[in-house]
Amino acid sequence: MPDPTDHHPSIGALISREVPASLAECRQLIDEVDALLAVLLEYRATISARVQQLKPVGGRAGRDPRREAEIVDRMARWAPRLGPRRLRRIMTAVIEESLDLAEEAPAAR
Ligand SMILES: C=C(O[C@@H]1C=C(C(=O)O)C=C[C@H]1O)C(=O)O
Repeated sequence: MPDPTDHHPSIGALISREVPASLAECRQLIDEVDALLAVLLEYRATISARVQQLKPVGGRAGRDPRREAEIVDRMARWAPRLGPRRLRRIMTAVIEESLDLAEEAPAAR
């Protein structure tokens, strides 16, 4: 799989910066990263809501553990320090909250 930052050079530039030495700078960088995470999580939830409408059985009833495991394994290649165990916990929360949202607010058709 190609390096995801190949297609998103500004993200590559962001993460190749040295981790700052000061508390204020670290927090500023965390705020910048968190804003990106928020935008991406929101977008991911929107796509997931669409998928629930496209699958024969959507929502929690159509949960697909094999697909979720593949997602975690693939992500672990790009987040080796977090590793599969932590990523599984993170992504389970992301996926469950997205499915929850999709039930509350289905994707616009
Ligand atoms: C989005 C899907 O539905 C569910 C949600 C997933 C996700 O948010 O990545 C993955 C698998 C399914 O449990 C899917 O089947 O692709």
